[in-house]
Formats: sequence, C-alpha cells, structure tokens
Amino acid sequence: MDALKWNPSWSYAPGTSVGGGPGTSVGHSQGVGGGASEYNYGTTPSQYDSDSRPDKDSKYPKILLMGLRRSGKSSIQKVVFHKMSPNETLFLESTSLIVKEDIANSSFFQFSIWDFPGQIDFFDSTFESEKIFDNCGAIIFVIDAQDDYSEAMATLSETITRAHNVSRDIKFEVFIHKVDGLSDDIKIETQRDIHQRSSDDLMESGLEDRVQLSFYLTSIYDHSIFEAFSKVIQKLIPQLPALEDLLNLFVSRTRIEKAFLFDVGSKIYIATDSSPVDMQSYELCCNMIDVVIDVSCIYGLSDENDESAFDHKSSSVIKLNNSTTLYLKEISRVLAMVCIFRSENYALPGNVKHIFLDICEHNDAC
Ligand SMILES: Nc1nc2c(ncn2[C@@H]2O[C@H](COP(=O)(O)OP(=O)(O)OP(=O)(O)O)[C@@H](O)[C@H]2O)c(=O)[nH]1
Repeated sequence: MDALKWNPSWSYAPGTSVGGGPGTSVGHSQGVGGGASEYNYGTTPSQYDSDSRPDKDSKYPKILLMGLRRSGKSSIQKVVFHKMSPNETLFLESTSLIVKEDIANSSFFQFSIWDFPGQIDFFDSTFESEKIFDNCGAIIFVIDAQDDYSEAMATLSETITRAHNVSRDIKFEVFIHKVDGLSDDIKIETQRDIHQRSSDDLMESGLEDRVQLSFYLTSIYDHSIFEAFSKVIQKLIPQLPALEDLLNLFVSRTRIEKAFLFDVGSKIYIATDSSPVDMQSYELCCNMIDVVIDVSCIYGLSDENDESAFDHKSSSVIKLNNSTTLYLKEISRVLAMVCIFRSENYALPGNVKHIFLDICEHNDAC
C-alpha cells in the first residue's frame, strides 16, 4: 500500500506516526496547523520564562493529558491520533518532557494536546500553574485501573484544586484506563470506588458544587478510548448544539436510525443525533471508515496522481445480515457522515450529503 497517498492532513504530527494501515504516515507529512514539539518541564526553568516557548502562539484550547507514570497517557495519544497499534505502545518510552501537539484539522476540530510526564511535582518552583492551565479546555486525568490508584487519586485531587484556581471553565475528564484486563464486575466496582473517592476529595477541598467530574472506562485495545475522546472533544466544540440540531433534522428527513459526523483521520465523532449511542454501532461505523480508506488506498488511486484516498467521490454502502445497512458519505476533506439504516428503509440516499449540506446552508451553524 502506498502510504504516501494518504491525505497528509490526517496525520497530526511531523514524522511521528507509527503503525500499519493506510494511516501510516511516512516522512514529514504535517497536518493542517499540526506539529508536535517538546520542551523541557522542570529541568530548565528558564524555558518557561523565555519568549521562545513553543506554546506562546498556540491559539487553540489545550487538552492536558495528566496522570501518574505509565498510566497510559502517551499510548492514548498515539493510538487515537497517530494510528499506532495498541501492541506497539508496549515499546513507548517514558515521557520526560511535555509533548505539545496542535491538532487543527477542521473548523470543528482545533485544539492543542499536551502530554505530560508522569512525575509532575506541583510544588516544584518551575511548575507555573498559571501558564500551564491558562486557556485549558479540558484536563484528561488517566488512572491505571489495573494498579493501586491511591496515589493517583491524591494527584487528581491536587490537580483539580490547582487547575480550578487558575480557570473555572476547565472540564475535568477522568479516564479509568486499562480496563481491558478487568471483569465487568470489577470494572463497575472500580468506577464506583473512584467516583466515591473523588467526590469525598472534592468535598474535602470545598469544590463539590463547583467542579464536575466525568468518568469513562477506557482501553486502547477497543473502541472505548475513541468514544471517550469523542465525548471530551465534543464538549470543546462551540457549534455542537447547532450541529446536533442539524443532525436531528437530517435524521428526521431521511428515515435514518443514527447519524454520526466523523473526523475521518482519528475516527472521533464530532457530533451525532440525539438518539442514544450504543458502542456496537459506533464500532461498526469506525470499522466502516477503516474499510473504505483501506479499499480506496488499494484500488482507488492511480499511480500518476498524488491525490488523497478520501475525496468527494468517497461513499460506500455495507449491508449487514441483521437487516442493517451502513452508508458512508464524504462531507469534506476530513469529515464523513456515517449513517445507520434499517435495511427496509434504505433507498439509495445518493443525496445524503446534499440533504445535509442543504440543511446546513439554511442554518448559520456550519
Ligand atoms: N492493558 C493495557 N495496557 C495499556 C493501555 N494503555 C497503555 N497501556 C500500557 O501501559 C504502559 C505505559 O504506557 P505509556 O503510554 O507509556 O504511559 P504514560 O502515562 O505516557 O507514561 P509516562 O510517560 O511515564 O508518564 C505501556 O506498556 C502501554 O502498552 C491499555 O488500555 N491497556
């Protein structure tokens, strides 16, 4: 497979993508507005004072990935945004610097992800809370559910207090991570316990009415990490309510059961209609995106041109043997609509994109 044909805007950092599949980024492809940079935390304090700090000009809201060492922060970032296969994360080295990466793929999808080293010391004089938490949209705090999480709970509580002091608008998202190794009963019990302990901690610090935590059970070995990230990102999309209204209107006009608007590169869904999301449907839609991109890369490109495998001609229909039909249609260079129909209601919706864009046109949201 000629990975160079992959749309460069889908790999978010220069030359850092690893792993198989059509998303493998080769060379120094760089995303729109993308680029990863590293700078030292703690060891060279002057870097915080210097005007040359790489984050100085980043205008995007930050998403901070925080948590103890080896909790899985870098793995999450690599799997979601660089198509690294979960098994390859076994070879990731511990992060010793803050790794900052701008992700600005579409007008809905603009933020800056900061992957923190695990050994943060809030009492270190070089840790500048104001600068770190300023313009922060969300903190994703990763807890290794396979390990003793007492220390992680203490760090979470400290992180919340520090961050909340700087900004009241930060969203706190707790990923109870690595749940692939746990039975369903243990997962539920772990979530209950972490929820309880963090509520107690919030109460102790007097923040129980001011801070709201969201909890997600996640693993890089299934789609839970993509779903959780989707929900985090959606909270940072100002146009989300308008997009959801559009999707509701769209669904009501087309007899579609469920419609997702996807960022194709990461398989994060930017919005969906108001009917409940079930994990299986989401997984099916993600798999469909993979199939469409794989097949397009193999059969859809000629050797002469250097076009993307995903373009205005991209669409696909997959009929399943359980009376469900999936339909994917390109919406823009980086966005796809994936719809789920009951097969009996499916009448080739060649104009799905047009109906959607037509609805958008009559609304200011898009
Ligand atoms: N079972 C399981 N292992 C995971 C999961 N996510 C990450 N890991 C493993 O956890 C280990 C640590 O992952 P990292 O991503 O390096 O952790 P980190 O939080 O970035 O670590 P530091 O850089 O030291 O702060 C690796 O061996 C990963 O393969 C998961 O969902 N399930």
